Amino acid sequence: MEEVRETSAWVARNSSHVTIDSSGLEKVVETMKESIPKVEWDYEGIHYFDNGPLTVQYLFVLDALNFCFWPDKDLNYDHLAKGLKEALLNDHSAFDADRLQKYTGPQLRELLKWPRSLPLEEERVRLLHEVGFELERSFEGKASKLVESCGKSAVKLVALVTRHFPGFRDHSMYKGHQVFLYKRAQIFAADLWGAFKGQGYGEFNDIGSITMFADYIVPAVLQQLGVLKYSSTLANAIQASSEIGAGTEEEVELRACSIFAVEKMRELLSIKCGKQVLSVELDLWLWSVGVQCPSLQHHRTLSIYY
Ligand SMILES: Nc1nc2c(c(CN[C@H]3C=C[C@H](O)[C@@H]3O)cn2[C@@H]2O[C@H](COP(=O)(O)O)[C@@H](O)[C@H]2O)c(=O)[nH]1
Repeated sequence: MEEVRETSAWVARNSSHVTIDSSGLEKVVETMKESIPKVEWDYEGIHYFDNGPLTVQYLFVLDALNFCFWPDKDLNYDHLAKGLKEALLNDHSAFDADRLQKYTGPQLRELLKWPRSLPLEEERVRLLHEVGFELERSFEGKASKLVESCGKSAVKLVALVTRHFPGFRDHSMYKGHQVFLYKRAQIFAADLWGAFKGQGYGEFNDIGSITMFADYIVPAVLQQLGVLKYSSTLANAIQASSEIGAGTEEEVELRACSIFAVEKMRELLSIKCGKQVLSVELDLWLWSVGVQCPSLQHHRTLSIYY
C-alpha cells in the first residue's frame, strides 16, 4: 500500500491541526518492549465462519457496510457483524449477488434486527446494490472469485476492490494533494487473513503491506496514549462532539496521522527491540483498547468510508 503510506506521510509532514509526538510514541513502544499485546481476530466471537467461500461473501458484505455507527448511540460494529451472521445462518442465500441488488432500507433493518433507521441507511443500501451488481458482472457473483484472482496478494486485492467498487475508494484531497486511506478495502484483506488464520482465502504473501485502518476509534486511542496531539480548536471540537466535515483538513489529518504514527510505531519496535510486528496487529490491539473504553471521545464525521 505504498500510496497509502506515502500520502499519509505527506499529510503528517504538512499537518496543521494534528501532530505526532515522538516522545509519546517512544514511551508507548517502551511499554511494548517486553511483550507486544496480541489480540485474537474475532476475540468477540461475533463473526460468521465456515472456512469456505460463504465466509468470504459475508466478510465482503460486512466491510461494505463497516462504517459510521456513532450517529445512533446504541449501535456499534458488533450489531452489524452479529446481525449479518444471524441473517446468513437463517438463509444461506441472503448475500447472493442478485439478492444484494434488491435490498431496501426496511429490509436491511429487518435483516439486522434493528428497530429504526440505520445511520446513512440510503447509502448502505446503495453500497449493497453496488456490491451485488459488480460481483455479478465481473466475479460470477462471488467475492471468493475476487479473492482467488489476487494470487495471494493483499496489495492486489485492495487494488482490485477499489478499481471495481467505487464505494471502497476511500480518498481525500488535502492541500491540493490526493490522499489514499483505503480503510474498508484494507480491512477486508485483514479480515480474511484473520478469519482464515492466514490460510486458504486468508493467505497473503504481503500482509505486511497493509496499513492500519483509519477509523474514528484508533485516532482517539492514539491521542489518549499521547502519540497524537491536537490543536486546541480540534481538541475542543472533539470534546464538544461537534461534527467535523468529511474532507476537511482536520479530518484528513486525524486519519492520515494515525496511519503514519502506527507505521512509526512499527519501525521503532523493529529498531529498538528487533521485533517485527504487522500494522494489522497493532491496529487490532489499538482498536480493541478503544472499544473497551466507553468514555473515549472520538471525532464525528459522516462518512461512508469508515
Ligand atoms: N481500525 C479499526 N477499525 C475498526 C475495526 C473494526 C472491527 N474489526 C473486527 C475484525 C476482527 C476483530 O475481532 C474486530 O471485531 C471496526 N472498526 C471501525 O470502528 C468503528 C466502530 O466503532 P464502534 O462505533 O465503537 O462500534 C467504525 O469506524 C468501524 O469501521 C478494526 O479492527 N480496526
